[in-house]
Amino acid sequence: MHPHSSVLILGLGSWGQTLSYLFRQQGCAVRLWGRSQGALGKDLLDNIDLLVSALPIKAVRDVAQRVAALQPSPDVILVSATKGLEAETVSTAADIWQTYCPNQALVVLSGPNLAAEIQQGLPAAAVVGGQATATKQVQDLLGSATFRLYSNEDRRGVEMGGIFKNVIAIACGVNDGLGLGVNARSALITRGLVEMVRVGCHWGGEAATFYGLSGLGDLLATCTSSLSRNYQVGWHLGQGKSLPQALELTHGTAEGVNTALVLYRYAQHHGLEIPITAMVAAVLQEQLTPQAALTHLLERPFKPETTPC
Ligand SMILES: NC(=O)C1=CN([C@@H]2O[C@H](COP(=O)(O)OP(=O)(O)OC[C@H]3O[C@@H](n4cnc5c(N)ncnc54)[C@H](O)[C@@H]3O)[C@@H](O)[C@H]2O)C=CC1
Ligand SMILES: O=C(CO)COP(=O)(O)O
Repeated sequence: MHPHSSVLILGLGSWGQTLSYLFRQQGCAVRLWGRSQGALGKDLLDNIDLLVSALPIKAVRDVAQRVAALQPSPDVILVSATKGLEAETVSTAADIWQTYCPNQALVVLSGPNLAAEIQQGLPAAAVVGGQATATKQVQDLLGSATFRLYSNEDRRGVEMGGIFKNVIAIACGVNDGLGLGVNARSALITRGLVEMVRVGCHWGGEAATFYGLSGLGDLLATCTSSLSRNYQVGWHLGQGKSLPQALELTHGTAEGVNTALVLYRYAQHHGLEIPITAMVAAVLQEQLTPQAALTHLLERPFKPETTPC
């Protein structure tokens, strides 16, 4: 379909490899870079159309600096697929890329995209957040009948949905590890969405975006599937494991562990109420047991069912 388009993917984890599979299916020439390959060479950036970052958040700043030093052509569109927050600076991946590569068009790719399902060829949908010309180019290049891509000009909202849902996925994993049932899990997802909208709007996202694929869509996927690493961490905690044990038993990056703590501090600083996230942070820091955290949530004073924005 696009036999002459070239894509460089940064990050050789499960998402980088899955995106590589999707781009190759579309006929793109794909180059891959992972840290095991050493320095990022200038030749990797020659004549590429897209630069796709599928790195965990902890790696983004270092790699973005290295990319910036190689001065990519301003025609190259940057696609950020990371779903995390940098702890020290409370920056998103797009914030970091924007700082180091201000001349590139920058879009965010997010949605309910469990890598293992996509690698089996199962259908999925996602959203590309950013300025219209760039999102259209990514849709044209990566979108297909099995990977349906929507566009959304609210890049901030698209990115925040994917970041926030990881925390609620941990909460739902804890719920299921404790054996508390589908009703309780559904309440966590629904009230977790309220927290996402509250914080996401404060962060500059639009409320409507959080009811789309990158918000509600990804909540539904990761809060109900044991394929989600964030859900798995929560599940092990609910089963009585310590955080180091839960992380050991979970293969791959669970961004929500760090994100929960960062979001909790952010919300406290700005006077935002996010009780589920606060309880996830308390469990992760071993300030409360999973059971005590769930009890604490249920014992909060009754209130009207308000939804923000
Ligand atoms: N796996 C999935 O289903 C999806 C993951 N994502 C997001 O994509 C990002 C990456 O996730 P995964 O690929 O699943 O993680 P992963 O745990 O499978 O792989 C992470 C990769 O990053 C590399 N890495 C770690 N530190 C690095 C550094 N300092 N410099 C360069 N590379 C480094 C590791 O070697 C590994 O190859 C995360 O933000 C995740 O939330 C987004 C959508 C779907
Ligand atoms: O973001 C994902 C699916 O959309 C992957 O979720 P986990 O990182 O929890 O595995």
